Amino acid sequence: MTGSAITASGLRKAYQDKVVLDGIDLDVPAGTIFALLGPNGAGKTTTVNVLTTLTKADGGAVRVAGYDVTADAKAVRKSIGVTGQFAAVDELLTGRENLQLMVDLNPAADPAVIAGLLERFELTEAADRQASTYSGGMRRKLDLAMTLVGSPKIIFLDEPTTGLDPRSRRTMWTIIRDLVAEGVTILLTTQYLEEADQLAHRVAVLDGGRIVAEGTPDELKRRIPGTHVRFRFGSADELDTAVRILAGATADESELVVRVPCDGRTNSVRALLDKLDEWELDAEEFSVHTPDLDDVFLALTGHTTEVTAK
Ligand SMILES: Nc1ncnc2c1ncn2[C@@H]1O[C@H](COP(=O)(O)OP(=O)(O)OP(=O)(O)O)[C@@H](O)[C@H]1O
Repeated sequence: MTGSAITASGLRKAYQDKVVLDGIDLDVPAGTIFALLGPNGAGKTTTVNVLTTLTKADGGAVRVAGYDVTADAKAVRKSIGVTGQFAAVDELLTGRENLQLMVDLNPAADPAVIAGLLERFELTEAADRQASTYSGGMRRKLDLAMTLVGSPKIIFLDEPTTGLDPRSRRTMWTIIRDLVAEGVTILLTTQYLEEADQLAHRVAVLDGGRIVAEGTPDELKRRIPGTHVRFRFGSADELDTAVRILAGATADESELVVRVPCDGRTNSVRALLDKLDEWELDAEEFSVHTPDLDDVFLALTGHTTEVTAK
């Protein structure tokens, strides 16, 4: 497939008088990873539900794999795989039986895929154990393996690594990257800025049902202030002096922190430290800060990813 795998324009959805999607536009090129990034309640799951035909939008148009989600819902469903926040895994069945169930439900699927999927997801040893004995990471992997039974070309992953330990998260990232290398298109949702940064070709930042920014992770990072150093002082007097003597410095008075633009090179940092020495200022804390997507979120929405209530 070339061109767009998923397009949406003007998506709107409200529950009673609560607007959940407020005009969402998306364009996901085939063979890429697209991340919808946002805090709890931003509208990520609702967007995925609309794109995957589970929920009907109140307005707007969506095409997935070239089909209209309303007029051609069946064709869309045949072209996609969906792994949601609540795994489709049947806990009472073994891993192998869960995969067999997906093969049985999918007339086009080849039963021979099961062994390969178990191996790929490092589940061969656990294949004949009940899924209820699996760890969270194993369950997620089994869930994604079940999605792959039908070899979908477009896969939706709703928060694929929420709650996973760092090692399982990295395994999941590798699997996702491998799928895309094979030509699959992936739309994933995440609350993890690092995940979008690591995986996605393009990121849409969702907040309160609107896309507040869209671009490559690097483009988003360029939209915010660059590398700087931070000094934390022990008193307001020291803070005031530091702001006066350090060029371009800005202060956060409640935290007693000064931020100074600086490229992070040793010579530049040394010059700043020398200046503090000259004025007999002794910072309690010092760090060089390179912008990450957390800063992007704060700059674009005025709040961090933590504070939006559901
Ligand atoms: N069926 C529903 N009825 C009423 N309100 C709903 C319904 N589904 C979602 N909402 C509301 O819509 C908003 C967006 O929810 P959504 O699940 O899309 O957010 P999200 O970004 O996926 O968050 P999370 O990561 O918690 O799933 C929330 O305020 C939620 O309470």
